[in-house]
Amino acid sequence: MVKSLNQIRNDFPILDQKVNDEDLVYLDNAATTQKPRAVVEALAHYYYTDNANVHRGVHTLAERATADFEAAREKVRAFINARSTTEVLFTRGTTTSLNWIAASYGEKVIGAGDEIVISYMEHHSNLVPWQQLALRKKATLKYIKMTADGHLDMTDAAEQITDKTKIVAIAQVSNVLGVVNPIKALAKLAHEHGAIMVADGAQSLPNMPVDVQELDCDFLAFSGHKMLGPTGIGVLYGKEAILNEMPPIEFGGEMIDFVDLFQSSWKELPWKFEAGTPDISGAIGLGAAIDYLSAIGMANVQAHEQELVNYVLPKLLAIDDLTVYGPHDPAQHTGVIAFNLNGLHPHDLATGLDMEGVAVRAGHHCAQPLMKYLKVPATARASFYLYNTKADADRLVDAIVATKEFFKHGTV
Ligand SMILES: Cc1ncc(COP(=O)(O)O)c(CN[C@@H]2CONC2=O)c1O
Repeated sequence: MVKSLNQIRNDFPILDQKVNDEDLVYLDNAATTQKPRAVVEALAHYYYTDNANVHRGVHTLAERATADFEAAREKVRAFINARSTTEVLFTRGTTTSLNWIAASYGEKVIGAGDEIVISYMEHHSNLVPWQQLALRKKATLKYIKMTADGHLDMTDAAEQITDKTKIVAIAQVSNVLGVVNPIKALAKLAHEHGAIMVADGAQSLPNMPVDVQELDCDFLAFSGHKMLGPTGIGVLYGKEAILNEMPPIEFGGEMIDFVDLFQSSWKELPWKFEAGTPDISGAIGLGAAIDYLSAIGMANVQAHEQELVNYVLPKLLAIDDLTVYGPHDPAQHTGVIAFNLNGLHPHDLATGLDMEGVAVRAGHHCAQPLMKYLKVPATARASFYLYNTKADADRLVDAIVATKEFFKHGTV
């Protein structure tokens, strides 16, 4: 039995508060999502009942903590349909996951003249690691263009990806344009040229079903905090055959098999890449978040967000002087919507919305090259999630109109 929207909202007590004397409308989910009681309770239960270090202890609490930690890894495996838990590495989040690929696979494989292909819409975490790797290795960094309505230009992709390409790294969903990129087609194109496909799943995992075997991506990176989980925990999925050929990135406890004075051997996957005491509670919290999302069903989460986008996008487009970035067809837009009110800095717009109790993001969204590509310094951005309602969407539209009037006439 899928929960009703009211039942879901009751699971997020943080939403039941006033901001500037107005009921809070939280629409900054692309920055981070709120946490249901079940996730907070899982964290509390671990610390109140099972807290111990994992893997090496033989006492009961250590065994329980290890079982909880590895059960969370199995939940992640099932959630993304990875073949084995050996393909699921816990990291600090998407940024760390992508840096690990560059630091290990990239350092080993990339040489002078090789190509790394990304896109203009990438988040800095899926741009700067590749940029710095290319600089270090005297490799070539190439950018796939977008079409006029903000989609990835697949004709340009076919031109940019060549037999010199070794890595293709693309966001599955843009955290600004709200478009879904064709990772499966990009992976096919990459593999045809002997390259690997890295999918940045930070904005897709929270909002839609993701099946790594169906996508056939070689790596997938995502963050727990964007999908009801705690901050500080994320995942790097990698095909086992590729991970087995990759050197560890960090060295120390947990990841070793034998340590001699002048050489050491490594643990098998996934622990080879997990040096030191892991974020045990974070992993358990992520497992609880996956339980919560799976009980609702990711297809239902996606459908709910699409219903909100179908409702709000036409209303936003109807506001004079409001520019919406990305596709104007609601069917082509996910729940993250960037916009600007002509003549008003996005920070002033977001401050005005906050005065109305509506929380959105304003800035470059860690996508400065995309802002340049769009010829704007920054944007405001609303991002919906499973606990948002059409009433929230109406509050956003009304707050934009009120803010527009305020800055035009000085009164609301
Ligand atoms: C597409 C995308 N890639 C990578 C990241 C980096 O994730 P971590 O910060 O968890 O490592 C984010 C984070 N989204 C940012 C966070 O704040 N606002 C955003 O849009 C993202 O949206």
